[in-house]
Amino acid sequence: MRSRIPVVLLACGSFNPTTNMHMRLFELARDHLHQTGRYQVIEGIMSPVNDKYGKKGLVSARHRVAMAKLALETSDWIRVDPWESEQDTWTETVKVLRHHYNEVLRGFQSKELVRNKHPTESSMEDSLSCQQPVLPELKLLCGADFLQTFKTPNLWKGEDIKEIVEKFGLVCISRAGSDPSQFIQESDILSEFQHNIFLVREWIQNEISATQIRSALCRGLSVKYLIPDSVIAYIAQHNVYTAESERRNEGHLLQPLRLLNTTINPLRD
Ligand SMILES: Nc1ncnc2c1ncn2[C@@H]1O[C@H](COP(=O)(O)OP(=O)(O)OP(=O)(O)O)[C@@H](O)[C@H]1O
Ligand SMILES: NC(=O)c1ccc[n+]([C@@H]2O[C@H](COP(=O)(O)O)[C@@H](O)[C@H]2O)c1
Ligand SMILES: [Zn+2]
Repeated sequence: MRSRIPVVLLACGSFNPTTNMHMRLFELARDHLHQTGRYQVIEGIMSPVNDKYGKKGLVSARHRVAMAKLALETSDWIRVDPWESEQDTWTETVKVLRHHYNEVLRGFQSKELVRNKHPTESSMEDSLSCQQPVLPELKLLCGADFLQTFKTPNLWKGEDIKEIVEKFGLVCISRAGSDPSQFIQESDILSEFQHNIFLVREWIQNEISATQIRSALCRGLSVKYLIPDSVIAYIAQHNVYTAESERRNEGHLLQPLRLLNTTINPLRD
């Protein structure tokens, strides 16, 4: 019997704040990959974007990481990783993937070292049957609206999209209003690597959006059962979302758009 490929799922986004749907993304993706019979999901990582991303209403990463930690307290396989948010600048998603893949490989190699030094019964069985340990993979997890942003002019570099789908792979969860399969067919790069793109249909529609959560909070409406109680308590205690926080970065260009604009025309901005 062939061993399953260990997979780590990485979701990049604002997580402003973490919603129940963000956590559902991971559960849906894991079920889907397990149902293929080829993969074993070993970990999920949520990576809140750097403050310098420049998105309207983006509150400090200190709060976003703290809220994600609280939200994920009930998960035994998903964790938040602050690396991306702790960098001095905004980091392209492909570089975040590279960083985490190096970490995954490091963990794998040190486990192999221990296995070779202290062989267990099962590792000896593996070597007798000539089964090589299977190298883990890292896949980018996103919603269909994230995938659609690939076609926004100047937002993504073609070479980054290619590396994401060629080297890593993508797990994309359906979202009302987006048709990811048609979108993939319309793109040369995405259709070339569609064997590495897993489309997951959510079996119960759940249209929670962080933007709507923030605007409900600002209007004093209840968001209970849409985001975890621990996150609601944190938001109240630190007064995270206010009319003022919603105006943050208003009228700013997203950092990826600024970077590409300067590459194209260094005299602009
Ligand atoms: N309801 C949903 N269905 C499918 N994917 C979702 C859903 N909500 C969020 N996602 C995905 O979660 C990831 C993180 O998204 P993000 O932080 O932008 O949250 P959001 O709820 O979309 O927030 P906002 O409303 O501010 O854009 C993205 O890949 C996004 O596509
Ligand atoms: N060129 C790029 O690598 C690129 C461009 C736009 C967004 N992104 C990422 O996609 C995510 C988008 O998050 P939001 O959906 O919250 O805007 C962020 O993690 C951001 O860093 C990456
Ligand atoms: Zn979004």
